[in-house]
Amino acid sequence: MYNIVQINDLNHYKLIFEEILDMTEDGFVVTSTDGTILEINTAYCNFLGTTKKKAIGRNIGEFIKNTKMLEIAKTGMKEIDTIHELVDGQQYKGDKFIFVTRSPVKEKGKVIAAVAQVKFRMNTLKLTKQLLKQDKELKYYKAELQRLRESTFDLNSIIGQSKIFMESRKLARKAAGSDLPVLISGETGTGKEVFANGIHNASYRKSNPLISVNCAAIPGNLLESELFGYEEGSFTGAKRGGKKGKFQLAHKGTLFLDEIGDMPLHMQAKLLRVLQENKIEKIGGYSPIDIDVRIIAATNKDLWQMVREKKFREDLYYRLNVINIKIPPLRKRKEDIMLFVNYFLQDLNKKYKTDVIITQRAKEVLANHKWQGNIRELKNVVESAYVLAENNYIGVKNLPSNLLTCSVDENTTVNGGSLNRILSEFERDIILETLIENNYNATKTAYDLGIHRTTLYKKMDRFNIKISRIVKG
Ligand SMILES: Nc1ncnc2c1ncn2[C@@H]1O[C@H](COP(=O)(O)OP(=O)(O)OP(=O)(O)O)[C@@H](O)[C@H]1O
Repeated sequence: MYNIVQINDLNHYKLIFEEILDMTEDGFVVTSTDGTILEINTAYCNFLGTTKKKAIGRNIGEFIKNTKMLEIAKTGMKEIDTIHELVDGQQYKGDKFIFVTRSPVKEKGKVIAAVAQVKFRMNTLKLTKQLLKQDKELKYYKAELQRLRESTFDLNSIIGQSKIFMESRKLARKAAGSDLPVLISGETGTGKEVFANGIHNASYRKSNPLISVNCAAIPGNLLESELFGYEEGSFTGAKRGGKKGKFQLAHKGTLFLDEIGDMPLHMQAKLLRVLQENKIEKIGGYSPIDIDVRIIAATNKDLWQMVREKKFREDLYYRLNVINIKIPPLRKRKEDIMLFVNYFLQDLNKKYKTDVIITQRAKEVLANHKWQGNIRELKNVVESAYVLAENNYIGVKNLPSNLLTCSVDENTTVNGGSLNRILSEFERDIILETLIENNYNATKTAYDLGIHRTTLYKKMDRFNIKISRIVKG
């Protein structure tokens, strides 16, 4: 009861009211119907270069020459977020415009006062800038999330049915079930990073970060700060507030050290110490920081050979090489080539809502290529052929010329198949490609193929080649 009596006290109401008005950065003013300032908050006083004491009791017109408060009191109409331009000689703190919401206060339908809320342009601008910055950050994180989602492979969806590849995947599954260091070796573009992703995503650490560091891409002198971070002021050019290293960022998760063979020897020694002690020391830091990180390293070099040549520390080699997963090159898993071609093509068709298919002859060429750049090279070839495809077909002529000059392995056929079927598919492809080469001129195509035009039409019919742009002449 005592509290209610207190709050009912008008003076207490005023104090509470004043406190509320001073909580915001916006200006608030209350005037009587003739414009006398009854109440004003500190933010508005600051803006007008006055104090509450000086302002209360004076007319609002003395501060804002073209004030509209009297109009509000007269019309009894509310105005929301209108732009008010201050008259010349009345620019406060560089603000020529303010955003104002004005409202009459009524008792039994009669206006007894007017209130206004003023948003200062500078504050609004500051807020807008802040929002824009946040929006930019949000967009960045969205794009990053998208990138991560795209690069998120789980072990089951990693493509490959060849025996040799399935062995690697089986081992990766086992690795995911343990917390031991993994060394993934394989030629460039074989999918080492994809495997690292898969192992992390199948491990108990999957809800924590997987952080990648490409040891070859970071200059040796920067690798230490990249991996371990630094404290503020530890060297010229160090960022304010210091920087977290990748080890710290990967805490409770996985650190993927790509191209580990390119790590300079002095950094190898530091890495070894961290792996032994599970602690890092930031550059310029005083106390070690505990870290809990699972290491997956990858290399396309022969690390053991590097150990023999004293280019890689033997002790670090053993430390990293607890589980060794070798990813076979694509030329040793030819059965998988077509799986990849179909997978990448399907992906493009889905993305661009198309129905591009690949001719049998083009498939043959792809199946027999040596693929030194492995899956990365194959993906690029399919993408460029897709762009060059004509009439929804990828033919041999849409493939890069270096593929055509490579030797063809005579023993390879695509997915097996009877001689008749293979010959038919060849015939169909040759007809299709000659048509494309001759810009769909049927007479010229028939001539080039040494057949009559009617035979060409019959064959097109038989092979279900439908071309809308066929030219008869
Ligand atoms: N099983 C797979 N399924 C789908 N795409 C794959 C697969 N394996 C690899 N790729 C794709 O092939 C490309 C190369 O893969 P990745 O970067 O993992 O190879 P890498 O062996 O780590 O290469 P590098 O040694 O050059 O770093 C990537 O675009 C990746 O998405």
